[in-house]
Amino acid sequence: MSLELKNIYKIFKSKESETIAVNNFSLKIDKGQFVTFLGPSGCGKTTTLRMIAGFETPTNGKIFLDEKDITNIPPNKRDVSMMFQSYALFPHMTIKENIEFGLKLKKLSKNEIEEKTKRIIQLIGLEGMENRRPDQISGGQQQRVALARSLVMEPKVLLFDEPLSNLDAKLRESMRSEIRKIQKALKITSVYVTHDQIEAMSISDVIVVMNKGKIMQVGTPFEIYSRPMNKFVADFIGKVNFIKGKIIKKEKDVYHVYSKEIGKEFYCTGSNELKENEKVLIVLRPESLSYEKKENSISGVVKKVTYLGSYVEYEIITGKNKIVSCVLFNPIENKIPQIGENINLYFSNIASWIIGDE
Ligand SMILES: Nc1ncnc2c1ncn2[C@@H]1O[C@H](COP(=O)(O)OP(=O)(O)OP(=O)(O)O)[C@@H](O)[C@H]1O
Repeated sequence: MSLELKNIYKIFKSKESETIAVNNFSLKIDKGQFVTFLGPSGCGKTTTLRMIAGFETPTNGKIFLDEKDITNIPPNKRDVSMMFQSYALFPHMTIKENIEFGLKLKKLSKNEIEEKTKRIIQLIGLEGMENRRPDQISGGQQQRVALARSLVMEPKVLLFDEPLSNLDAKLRESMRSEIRKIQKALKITSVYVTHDQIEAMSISDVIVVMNKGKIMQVGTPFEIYSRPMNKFVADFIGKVNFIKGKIIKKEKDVYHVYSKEIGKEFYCTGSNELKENEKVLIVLRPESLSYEKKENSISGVVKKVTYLGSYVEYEIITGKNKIVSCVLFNPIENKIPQIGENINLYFSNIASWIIGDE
């Protein structure tokens, strides 16, 4: 099922204040796609998700499921299922009873309930635990039961509200890939809310970066990380150096950018909309810099070294006291430059990306 949100606004009003939680949000999600809403706390992710589920009504705008307007349809009539942060299983029921619960409400036949529950229990790898109660299984297993409980209803759209935030790091990682595997196998259109960028990068077909109720960018994980459209997106995802510059000229796909703060010209890639003389920011990820000779070089003095085993983080002072962060992988002990040493680092034009300097 495809899902479309058209010009959605949500304004919470009270006597004292008015909060624009979601501000003109439009998005089309194709059938079977896994889309993640990512953004800082309070940016409107959960409110948008709750409007898709039907727990909140948009102040303005419309929501379509396969082109059918569902904006005013109650949650239980939407074919949409939501998995919450606190998975709240019924404590007095067995795993099997928990999973069957929704099907019983739907008044399916006994045979159908039996067959669907069995299939889901197999799919999610909970065989042998059917008769235990939630307090007799681990947190990760409880999370799987919650997923099974949603999946057994065969929803057309599955919504996730930070479902893994109560789990430890290792369990989160394995649940993440499990959710993705099952979602792909069943081709369920899914919307996932998180403020964890690694989680968003690893699980999504498409990431929607939000800030203050607005969409800042929609793109694949690669586009969001390597081709950000603005400073907010570049800054929110991963570590980044912003180098101020001005476009001198464009030659084929390469921009020549002069940076006063470094005192050099660089060759960079950027979106087509940028013009000569425009002030820009070079978005340079710390891991894009290396010892290997490429077209752009930055030389400076090492200010800080942090050895982290598989990689080393550096801070380098270059140009007019500009600090540039850099990460070098697979460090060899006697080759790690120390504080005060001069260092030359390089990056290729495609490893950088320029954006307008707002
Ligand atoms: N029922 C409500 N009444 C009033 N304001 C609300 C209500 N629900 C949410 N808000 C406000 O709307 C804004 C968006 O909240 P929302 O919960 O959607 O953000 P979020 O991105 O999901 O944040 P978090 O990551 O912290 O869960 C916030 O400013 C929040 O305080």
